[in-house]
Formats: sequence, structure tokens, C-alpha cells
Amino acid sequence: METVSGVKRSLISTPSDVPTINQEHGPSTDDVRSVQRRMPCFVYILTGFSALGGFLFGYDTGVVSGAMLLLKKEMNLSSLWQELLVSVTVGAAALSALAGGYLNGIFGRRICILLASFIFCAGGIILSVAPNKEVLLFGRLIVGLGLGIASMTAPVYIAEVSPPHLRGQLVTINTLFITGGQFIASVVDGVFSYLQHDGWRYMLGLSAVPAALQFFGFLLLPESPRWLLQRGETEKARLVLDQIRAGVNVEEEYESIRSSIEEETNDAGDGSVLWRMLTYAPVRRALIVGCGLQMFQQLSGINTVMYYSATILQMSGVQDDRTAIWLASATAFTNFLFTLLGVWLVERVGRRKLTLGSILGTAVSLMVLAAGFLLSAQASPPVTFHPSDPSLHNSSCNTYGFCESCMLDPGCGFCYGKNGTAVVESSCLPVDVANTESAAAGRCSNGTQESTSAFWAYNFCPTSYSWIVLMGLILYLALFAPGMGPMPWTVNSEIYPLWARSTGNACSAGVNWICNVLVSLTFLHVAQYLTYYGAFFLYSGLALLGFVFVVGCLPETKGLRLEEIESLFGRRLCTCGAGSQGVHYIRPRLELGALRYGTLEPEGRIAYISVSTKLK
Ligand SMILES: O[C@H]1[C@H](O)[C@@H](O)[C@H](O)[C@@H](O)[C@H]1O
Repeated sequence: METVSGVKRSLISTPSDVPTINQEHGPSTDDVRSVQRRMPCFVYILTGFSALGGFLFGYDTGVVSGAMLLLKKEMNLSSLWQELLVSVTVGAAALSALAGGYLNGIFGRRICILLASFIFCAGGIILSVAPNKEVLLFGRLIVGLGLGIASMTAPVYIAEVSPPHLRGQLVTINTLFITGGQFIASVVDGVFSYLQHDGWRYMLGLSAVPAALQFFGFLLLPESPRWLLQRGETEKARLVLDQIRAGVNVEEEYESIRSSIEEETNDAGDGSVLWRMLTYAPVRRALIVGCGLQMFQQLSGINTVMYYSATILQMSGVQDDRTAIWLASATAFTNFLFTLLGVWLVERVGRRKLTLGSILGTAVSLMVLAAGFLLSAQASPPVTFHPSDPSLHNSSCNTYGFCESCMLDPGCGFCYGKNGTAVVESSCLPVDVANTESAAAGRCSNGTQESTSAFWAYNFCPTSYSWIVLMGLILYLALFAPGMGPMPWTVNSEIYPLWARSTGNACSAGVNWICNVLVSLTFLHVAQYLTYYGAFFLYSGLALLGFVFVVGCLPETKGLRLEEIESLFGRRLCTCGAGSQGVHYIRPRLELGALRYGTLEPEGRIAYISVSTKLK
């Protein structure tokens, strides 16, 4: 048990969807059922408009790969500039997510969402009219600033306006919008890839449309009642709560938020919020769990799959650029589809089981992916033909004996002929730096391929094991998307008490973006050092570590009111997971002078007995 302040903070009151015994202020079971029966339409509208932030997150991170194919030709971009244009957005998102915690605390969720959509709009317009690469870089930086704020604010806002029995589902809808945004971005990429001149302007600029929609929508939508109460705007808070609970008696919810804010204010120690979070054990544990989940989400390699799916598919044998782009949209669609499964499952099986099943499945499918690459590497065709052209002799490509090592060098590609299904007369040649679809010289150089009937493989080797890679990829998405995709966002939106919520979400979103940039920027280098199968075995190992972390540390939060969740972190870290396996809590309610205790039953449901025993 914590100190007295810890006990007071970890007070449990009755969740609205659990029938209660002898409760003083609670809604009757009929009230509760009627909330669940009535469709809380307004909450869905609020969720839809805030999740547009998730959509923009997905769109802006997803669209850039297709835009880059056109931009690099039109603006003659070096690989440094390409990397800069991709990573400046993610880097800016990491910084602005961290700053978003402060902004959320001061200005509230609504203003932050308005600010993010305004920034997205401005960024989209700048990108669509950019006359040169410097302005493009500036536009991508602006978009990143919006991304960071939106990524941490939308889940918090949705969690704060949702009723407990729908909260998991509604916050998961935000991730559904992220993956939806990635899918739409890939379709837009596919469509505008036919417009060789200026197609990228439409790709990058179109994001201004949903951003404007969100901006105007939020001018009319309310602030989070929890934030309003925290700022002392009690009347407004009650009005908003009435409005979003569709007229059901909100007295108990209002009281429970008010009393937990009162306790927080009384207990508030000295120092900044972050310092208080780090020095107060239950919140520190929640922060470790929140940041750990976000870290393992990224370390299990989702964005190597999302950003490089076209490349991965090419490596598995799909040769044509345009086919690869459309197959990449099939990948994004699979991610979207299985996130939908997560929305359906989250309130049925709970966050913990969903995350556990998903991360274990992710680890296994990464092994399948790695095995596919390993078999392809072992069956990699040898170099059998050394062309006499003296201009090719000085290149490092000349030193490779197999396609596998040739393909891993970004400066080289594999040029080969076919006899039936057998690879013949194969060479490793330097790539044409202006256009990686052909070799710099020789049989596979631009314009000569047709007459010589030679095939050019850049980034992949001709192999008969590509189906295993394809199967691993689909399996990966099907198992990652329902759990490890959305749960880190969903869990983070609910595990912190109100005073620490925006800072906690800012930190964990920052960790997500930082790990995102680390993994996606290092993928090609890791693949070069460890080969592709080594890289995927590495991600699989990291996912297994994540599994151990989730087993030990993630408690079940399903069905609990936000004010009750902190108590799940009352025990030592790595025993928190036991909370969902039947732990008994005894929580004296000191300020009321009455003793209440609750039993946390399997499935995270809490049964209540309120005992009117005076402590004094
Ligand atoms: O939860 C999301 C989602 O899974 C996306 O597909 C991924 O690109 C993001 O990085 C992640 O945070």
C-alpha cells in the first residue's frame, strides 16, 4: 500500500457499467442500461471529428513514399534530400508531441486540436505550391508539428468524452483512422503516379481538405468536461457532460471526476508535472508501461513494413514499380482491415489479452518473414558472367559472387537472362544513379534491355520463395493491426490520472515518434549489415521481449472509469499484469470516513461493497 496520499489517490468508485450494491450516489442499474441502450450519437460525432487527426497522421506519413518517386525525378533530389524530406516530419512530430503535453494542460484539448488542424492545413497548402526543395522541406516540417500535437491530443480527448463501456472502442477508432489515412494515401499515390508532372502537388496538398473539415467542425464542438472541471469551469463542465451523455443522469460521473480532481489538488506536491510523475510510484509505473508499449510497437518493425512495403514486395520478386505501388496499397488496406477487427475485439476480450495475442503473433510472423528471406538468400543465384566493358571493372559490384550480396549494396543491381525458369548469364552491375530501373552500362542499361532480353533486379533477387515473404507480410499485418497497432494509443489515453494525462501522453507519443524515426531510418543500414533475414529476426526478438514486458506489466483497464485506473498501478512494476488475474484491493476512503473495499475479479471487473464503518 502507498502512503496516505497514495491511498487517497487510488480511491476506487463504482464504474457505471457494473451493477452496484449499497451505493450512495450512483446511477441505478436501469440508468446504466439505458446509457448503454441509447446510441450516444454525439460521442460518435466527437470521436469522428477528433479521429480526423488520426487520419491526417496516417495520410501524411503514408503519402510521402509515392510522392518521393515523382519528386526525386522532377526536382532531381539526392538521397540525402529524400531522407531529409521523410525524416524532418517524423522528427518535428517527436518534438511537438512532447510540447503538446504542456499546450494541452494550458489551453485544453479543443484548442490543441484546432491548432493541429490549422497547422496541417497550412502545411498542405505550402507543400502543394512549393516552388523548390527548400520550401518543400519547410512544409514537411510544418506538417510534422501538426502531427505530433494531433497524435497525442486526439486519443486523450476521445478517452475523456467516452463512457467507460465504449472508451476502448472509440479510442481504437482513432487508430483505425490512422491506418485508413495510410490506405487512402497509398491509393492517392497510385492514382497520381500516372501524372508524372506535378502529381506530387496533389498527393501532398490534398491533406488540407480533411484538416479544414476538422478545423471548422471543432469550432462548434465542446471542450473535454474533465479538463473544464480541472480549470474550475464547473457549470460548463456539467453542461458538456449532460450534452455528451444524451441526457442520462450524469451526477455520479460528475461527482467522481470532481472528487478525484479535489484529491489531486490537495495532494499536489511541489515541482513540475513531470517531476511529480517520476516521484509518485503508481504514475511512474504507468509512464513506464505507456512508453514501453509505444517503444515495442515501433521496435516490432511496423513502419519498416509500412514505409518499405513496396521495396519488400520488390525484394520478394515483384518487378514493376507501378505494380509495387498498388501492392503497397493492398498492404495498407490489410492493415486497415485488421485494425477494424481490433475495434471489434477491444471491449470483448480486453486490452491485455488483445495486446498479448497480437505481440506474440507479430513475433512469429516476423520469423516467417525472416525465414522467407533466409531461404531466398540461400537459393540466391550466383554471378556467372563478367562483362568485358572496362567501365564496369572498377566498381565494387564486380566483387560480389552472389545476387544476395550484390542486391544488398545500394550501388549495384543484378542483371540476368532466363532459360525457362533458370537464371543464366548473370552479372552484378552498377546502378544508374538517376534511374534505379536500369544499370549504368552494359546489357541492362537504359534502352538496351529489350534488345538483349536481359532482366534487371534492383533491390531483389529472382527467387522461388517470394510466396513465403508475401505470406509473412500478410500474417504480420493480420496479427499486428488488431492489437499492437492500436493498443499502445488506447492504453496510454487511459492509464494516467487527470493531472498527469497530457504530460504522460506527450512523453509516450514522443517515444513512439523517436523510435519510429530510429527504426525507419536505420532499416536499410541494418539490412545491409545483417541482411534482410537478420533484420527481421532482430525485430522478431524485440517483439518477444515486448511480449515478456506486456505479460508482466500491463494490467487490464477495460470497463473501469478513468478515475479508477491509477489504482491498478499500486503494486510493484512487473506484477501489474497480475491485476487482471484476481487481486484483492482494500481501499479506505478516508475523507468520507467510510471504509469501502473492492475486489478486482478476473476480467478486470470490480465488485463493490461499501461499508459504513467510521474510521474515527
Ligand atoms: O498505431 C499506428 C499504426 O499501427 C500505423 O500503421 C503505424 O504506421 C504507426 O506508426 C502506429 O503508431
